[in-house]
Amino acid sequence: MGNSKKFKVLISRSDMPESGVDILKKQCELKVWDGPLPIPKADFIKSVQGVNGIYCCITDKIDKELLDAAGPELKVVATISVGYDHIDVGECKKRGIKIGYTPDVLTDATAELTLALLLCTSRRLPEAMHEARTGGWVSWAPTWMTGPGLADATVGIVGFGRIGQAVAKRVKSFNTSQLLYFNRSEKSEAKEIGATKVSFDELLTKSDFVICCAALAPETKEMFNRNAFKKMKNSAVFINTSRGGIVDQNALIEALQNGTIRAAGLDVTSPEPLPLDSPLFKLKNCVILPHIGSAAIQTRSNMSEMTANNILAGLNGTKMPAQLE
Ligand SMILES: O=C(O)[C@H](O)CO
Repeated sequence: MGNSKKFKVLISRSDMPESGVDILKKQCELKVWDGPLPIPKADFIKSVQGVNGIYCCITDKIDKELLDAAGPELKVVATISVGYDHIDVGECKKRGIKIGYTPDVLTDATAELTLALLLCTSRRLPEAMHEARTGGWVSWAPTWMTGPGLADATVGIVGFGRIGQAVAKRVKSFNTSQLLYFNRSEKSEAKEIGATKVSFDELLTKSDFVICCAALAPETKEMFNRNAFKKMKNSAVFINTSRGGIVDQNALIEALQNGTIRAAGLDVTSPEPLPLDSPLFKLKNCVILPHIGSAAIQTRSNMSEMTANNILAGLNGTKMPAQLE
């Protein structure tokens, strides 16, 4: 393709991992939003006019207004994420705009982080570290800083796609007694993993650890509500590494304050970033991470390359590595 016919691609951040940006540079004229923070809506609308592709991330809302502003030249929207709840999929489809995303390449990293958060929360690591640094560690003590272990526990995973299954495989190595999962459809991989499909209610009532790996969709929005927390054991630990919108956060705060459940570990909240005055930050039984599930160096680089290759394939009319159907 000659220079005059280069594809125009908008990249919504200045700090997207280089490996993907380098791939795009060869065939595209790049417009890069100059800042490491989300592009303000008004600037996004201005910059998107006439582009053929958008390289975006989870903080960029791709809605009707933005697609209208982009106009008919826009052919591909590719997000550097496996989640796509920030994209109006219906509006893209109506206009024949292809959507690229990044499944698989972040599964291991996200599963790793889920396990890290689970252990951190159940064994109270942030609290223990704080005590060690601030003089609370006066002596070894038989019941001090105790929390539930995974051995012999029942673990329930909500959402048994790639990430849920990867979490299950890792959790099993801790000698858990039972693995349960809840998912819309039966998963053929479950048998080999040793996980049993149960109803959402059964999972809530039986699990010592409830791990949410489900995607955010209208059916999953706030599925962890007051009712759900009430069904869980008082000793249960709740972990969420998918999307904050799956949880009714006020109900979670109440459940943690009242001892309806023991503890929660969250990599995702509503909103993000979580305001510093959120009651969640005041709770000792809540561990909060700033949405870093896929933040492993090589993973982010692989995600960037996949995003770039999705854009190029979508624009060249070849098979995209991961197109949302
Ligand atoms: O959807 C995703 O990919 C994560 O939430 C960010 O990596």
